[in-house]
Amino acid sequence: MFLGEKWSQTSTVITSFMFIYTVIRQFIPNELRSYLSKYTRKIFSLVYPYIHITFDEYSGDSFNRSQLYVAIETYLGANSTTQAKRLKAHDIKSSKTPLTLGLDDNTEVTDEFQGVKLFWASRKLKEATNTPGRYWSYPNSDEKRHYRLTFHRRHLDLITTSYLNHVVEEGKGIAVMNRKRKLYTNGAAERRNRWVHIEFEHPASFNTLAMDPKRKQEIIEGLLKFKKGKEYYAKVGKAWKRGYLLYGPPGTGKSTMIAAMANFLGYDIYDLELTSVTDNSDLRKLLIDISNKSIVVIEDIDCSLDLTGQRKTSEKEKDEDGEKNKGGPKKKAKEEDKKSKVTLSGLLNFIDGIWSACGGERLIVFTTNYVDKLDPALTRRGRMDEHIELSYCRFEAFKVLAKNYLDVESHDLFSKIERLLGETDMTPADVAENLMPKSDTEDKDECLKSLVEALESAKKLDAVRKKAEEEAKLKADQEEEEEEKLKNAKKKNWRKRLKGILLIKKEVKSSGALKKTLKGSNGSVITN
Ligand SMILES: Nc1ncnc2c1ncn2[C@@H]1O[C@H](COP(=O)(O)OP(=O)(O)OP(=O)(O)O)[C@@H](O)[C@H]1O
Ligand SMILES: [Mg+2]
Repeated sequence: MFLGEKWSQTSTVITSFMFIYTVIRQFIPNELRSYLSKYTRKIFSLVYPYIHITFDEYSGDSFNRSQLYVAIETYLGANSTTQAKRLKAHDIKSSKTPLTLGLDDNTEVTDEFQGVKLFWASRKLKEATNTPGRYWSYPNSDEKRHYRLTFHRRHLDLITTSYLNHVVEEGKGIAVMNRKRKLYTNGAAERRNRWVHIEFEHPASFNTLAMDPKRKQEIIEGLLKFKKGKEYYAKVGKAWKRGYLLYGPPGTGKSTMIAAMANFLGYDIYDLELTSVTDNSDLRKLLIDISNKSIVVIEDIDCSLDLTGQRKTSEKEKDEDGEKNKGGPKKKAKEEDKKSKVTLSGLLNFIDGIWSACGGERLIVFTTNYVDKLDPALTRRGRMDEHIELSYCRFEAFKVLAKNYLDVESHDLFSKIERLLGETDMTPADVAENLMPKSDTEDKDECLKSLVEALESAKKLDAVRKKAEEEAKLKADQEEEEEEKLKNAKKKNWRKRLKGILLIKKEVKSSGALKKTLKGSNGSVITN
């Protein structure tokens, strides 16, 4: 017999008892009444040692469903659907799955927490009439729903301090994982809604990410630890956030990894375009509007700031400016004004200033192709806690791609591919492109063969490039040597000529002296 039925029998007995007690109470003298009520309560708690807690769908006059109720609904929907006899399907707009299952009305399920058994019941009550004069009403306001939790009174402390917390946290966590995630980007500074968003639907996951499996596992474990680290961060007195620096050549999977992180953690992505941020204060305002459980991304950070903290102007921008500034000095000043004035210190404050601690559970990810160009202040631990290098495709990463793209785990060509991948640098993006069948008729063998061909031609190209580089270097060395020789020869020549001039000078001098001596010999002898 289910607990609900047992209770209904027990409550019938108790109700009868209470009725009889109310009737005979009138004939009992006042002095005896207090004793009697004390013992009645004791007897009642012995017969019925359970406590109920009720959680209403709408509390007070609020139009919104109670967050507590929604969290319980999600928790029970995820944990009890196997034991419930009646379920209800919801079409939740913000959920990424087309339908979500939950308990149907007037259904009972059990749960267990730290060895304690608990009883949940979903109840729907019909109200007789709507409140007269009310021109508004809740959706289906004649129906009131609530969840009722029943447990033994000796577990009251455990339930109120730990279990309900556990239910709410888990319910919220499940809702976050199930919701449709958003990809935000910052619009023009003058707009009221600084962040504009679309639905984030990237299929990347850590399973499909091609990289060294050991490193991948470390990253996954780090993310899990971060996600569960609320208490830990509070204990050590650090804001609950973590910085990641992803670096490597183009096409090695930096953006793909960000998408995989977001999917793994169930976070939203805020793609911060620094060139649209006017100044440091604008940057701070954007920061305040970022929600928790999110990844803030700044791609190609080396192209956004230079080492002195001033905005960097790319050659292209310079050219464009050249064109624009033809309009005269006024226009030039206007263009200057429009430029972002975010400084390096503004960005550092964005990452770990006081304001950055508002909110929690946030990752900040920078990507760059040139890690050496970055200011060490930006990349030091504490700001960028983890540095992840994404590099050219090696055999371990190739195996992941082969499994994803062709569903192949071993093949005769694998050993050849392993050797070739060790001899030439090819990005995972290029390997993936070669592995992808180009038509319905192209099979796995052909795709692998086309990869081998691509690797071989890349290897040849590498050899040609290497040879050309060596030749260019040799030529440069030779030219340098020639130049040195020429310089030395010129020096020698100059020295020779100088010597000649000095000799001539000397001779001229001595011939002048002789002339004077000869002149003097005609009359008196004159010596210099
Ligand atoms: N490590 C990888 N694992 C799986 N796929 C990858 C990987 N690297 C690249 N790819 C594939 O190549 C494409 C380009 O990769 P991605 O955009 O992540 O490169 P990136 O490192 O961000 O390049 P850039 O520096 O130019 O921004 C992706 O769409 C993905 O399909
Ligand atoms: Mg990228």
